Amino acid sequence: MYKTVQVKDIIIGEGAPKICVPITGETLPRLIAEAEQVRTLDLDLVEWRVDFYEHADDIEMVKKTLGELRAALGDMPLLFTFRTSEEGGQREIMPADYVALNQAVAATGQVDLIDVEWFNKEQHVRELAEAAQAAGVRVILSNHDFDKTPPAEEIVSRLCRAQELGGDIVKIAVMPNSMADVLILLEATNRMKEQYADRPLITMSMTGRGVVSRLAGELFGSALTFGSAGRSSAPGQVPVGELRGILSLLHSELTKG
Ligand SMILES: O=C1C[C@@](O)(C(=O)O)C[C@@H](O)[C@@H]1O
Repeated sequence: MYKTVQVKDIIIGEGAPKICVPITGETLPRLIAEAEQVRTLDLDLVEWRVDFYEHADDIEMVKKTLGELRAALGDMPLLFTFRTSEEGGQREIMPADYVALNQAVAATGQVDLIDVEWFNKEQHVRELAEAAQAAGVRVILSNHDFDKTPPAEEIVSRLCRAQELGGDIVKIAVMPNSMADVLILLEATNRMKEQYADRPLITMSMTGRGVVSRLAGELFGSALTFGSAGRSSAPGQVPVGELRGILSLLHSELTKG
């Protein structure tokens, strides 16, 4: 049984893909300015990419800034992500600190979702996911390959593993080195959605080459797409102002049959 994920009044896994916009400020004033800007845009969720933040290694500072960010964002659904440099992010972190940071943030009740990297780090993932879920926070289990696109079987098997590990949503981002790689990602997404997915999945092929994967998620099975407002957090993100129109067009054509 496929189970959608409701975050506030957004239902992920139903209808057109939801739009998530990352904010990437290094300082509190930058973050607040970005929060105020994104509030004016047509989007569904905001992602705080805390690895860009200057005090990301200080849990107390992160919690304080999160409080201010939450106030600036109002009711908008918020995803908290520390992206490690191993998976394309801005900084390194010790596994124990990663778990402690995510656990502390989930316990504040001020985020709606957290992103947890699981690949090669399975040991603490279940524990972290369960603690977050017990605090009412949804968990995206994610994996990123910034060098290549693994074969479709491998992509599907990683997404299945992330389901087994207990994510509410499972995600993979891969790098295409050819258009054939983009097709591999789309094929894997479609196969996952049709045969194995019991919860929403998010997939993307990065850079301009992979852009179709950020637009056509509803056709192939990806439930959410990251759009940019200002600085993008990964290559290939489409400006958010243009995204909704494209997603809506594809949705209406698809539902016409
Ligand atoms: O994992 C993802 C997806 C992403 O890497 C992208 O390719 O859009 C952007 C990140 O901010 C986010 O955490």
